[in-house]
Amino acid sequence: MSAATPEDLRWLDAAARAAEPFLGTTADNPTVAAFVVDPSAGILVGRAVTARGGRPHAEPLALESAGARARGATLYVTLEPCHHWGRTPPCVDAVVRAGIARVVIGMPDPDPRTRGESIRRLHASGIEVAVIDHAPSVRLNEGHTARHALGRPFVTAKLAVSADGMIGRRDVAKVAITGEDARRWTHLQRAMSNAVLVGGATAEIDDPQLTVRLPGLERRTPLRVILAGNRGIDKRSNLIGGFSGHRVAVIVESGREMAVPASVEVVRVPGEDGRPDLAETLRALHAKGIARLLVEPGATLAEALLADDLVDRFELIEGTVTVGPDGVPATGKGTMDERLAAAGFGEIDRQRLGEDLLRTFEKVGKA
Ligand SMILES: NC(=O)C1=CN([C@@H]2O[C@H](COP(=O)(O)OP(=O)(O)OC[C@H]3O[C@@H](n4cnc5c(N)ncnc54)[C@H](OP(=O)(O)O)[C@@H]3O)[C@@H](O)[C@H]2O)C=CC1
Ligand SMILES: Nc1c(N[C@@H]2O[C@H](COP(=O)(O)O)[C@@H](O)[C@H]2O)[nH]c(=O)[nH]c1=O
Ligand SMILES: [Zn+2]
Repeated sequence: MSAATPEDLRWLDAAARAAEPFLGTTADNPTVAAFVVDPSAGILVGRAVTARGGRPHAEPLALESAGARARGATLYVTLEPCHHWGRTPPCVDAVVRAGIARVVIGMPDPDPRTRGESIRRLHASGIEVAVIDHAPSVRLNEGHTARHALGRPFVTAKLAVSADGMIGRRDVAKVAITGEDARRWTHLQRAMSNAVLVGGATAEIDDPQLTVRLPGLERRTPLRVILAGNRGIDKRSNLIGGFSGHRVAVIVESGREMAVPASVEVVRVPGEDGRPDLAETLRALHAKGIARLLVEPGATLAEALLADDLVDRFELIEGTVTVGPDGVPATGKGTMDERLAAAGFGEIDRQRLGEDLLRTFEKVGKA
């Protein structure tokens, strides 16, 4: 195994940055970037990201774009090349065939069909290999990793909270808590997810569209999912009765009747007292190939997910407005900071979104 140099890290960082905007476009396949670099000249001679829909994979596309210049070059790839014959031939074969001299890998592939086999294969073929525990690659692959390690999508919950700790006003739709930059950021997160989920109460009270309304990115709207409980679903809502042309699914407890228009998919999962079980809900979404799930919960769904330890990242957007005494509190268990700390989360990042503050929380001491 060869050691990685600072130059290697720069190329791998650049590869990860190139792949990030395509998160959410590769269906059930991880979004991988492959850079082919001429090491003596220090120039990029070929590059690609996993194609829309997940195939072809990144490596054959990057090698094709490099052509003859791939011989003797270094390949930077954010995930170990695949070893199996799936819907495409093994990428590792293409790498060997192209005459690549050195491969720098962002992380091993957790898919059991590969899981280190390609690293061994590359070694055995006389190719120098460096495997880096590369944080941007690990982050890029977090949906893929969750699918294999946990049998569920990577779950990001996003909640907007007012200066006085409220998420809305009782029975009032769409209370403005955060501003335009936060709205755009949220739509970008939707675009980079495979599905976006809300609870039935939010679907009815807020009547959201859950689309990506950013110029040029409208078609990146992911699968929109309503978690229906006893309240049922409102057939006149935007999600059920609207004509956006984007897919909608409703998750319901197995035994329940649910009459919806033919355009809406009904997914039945086991549950209790009229509510689908949350772990079963995530398993069902995993079975549909969802790797990255964005949840836009109200207080009830946020609490239920935290209580069941089903959140991987919590994005808290703090607004500057004050809602007042008729507001709906974000949590019934102290402040959001206290609730997140009790669930084992710590703040890992913060950034301004216009007037608002985005605070990112992840599990402390996560492996
Ligand atoms: N500021 C923000 O970021 C956001 C604010 N909101 C606000 O939050 C309020 C609505 O949120 P809230 O009332 O908390 O409800 P939520 O929409 O967050 O979640 C509860 C809904 O999900 C259903 N559900 C189905 N299965 C489950 C389960 N296993 N566990 C928990 N819930 C389940 C519930 O069913 P049942 O019918 O059986 O109760 C209920 O309809 C509105 O005022 C809205 O404006 C909403 C989203 C974001
Ligand atoms: N996207 C991607 C990889 N994805 C790997 O391939 C698996 C899917 O295989 P298939 O069904 O044949 O497309 C997936 O689980 C993951 O292990 N591999 C790569 O070499 N490069 C890529 O760009
Ligand atoms: Zn491959």
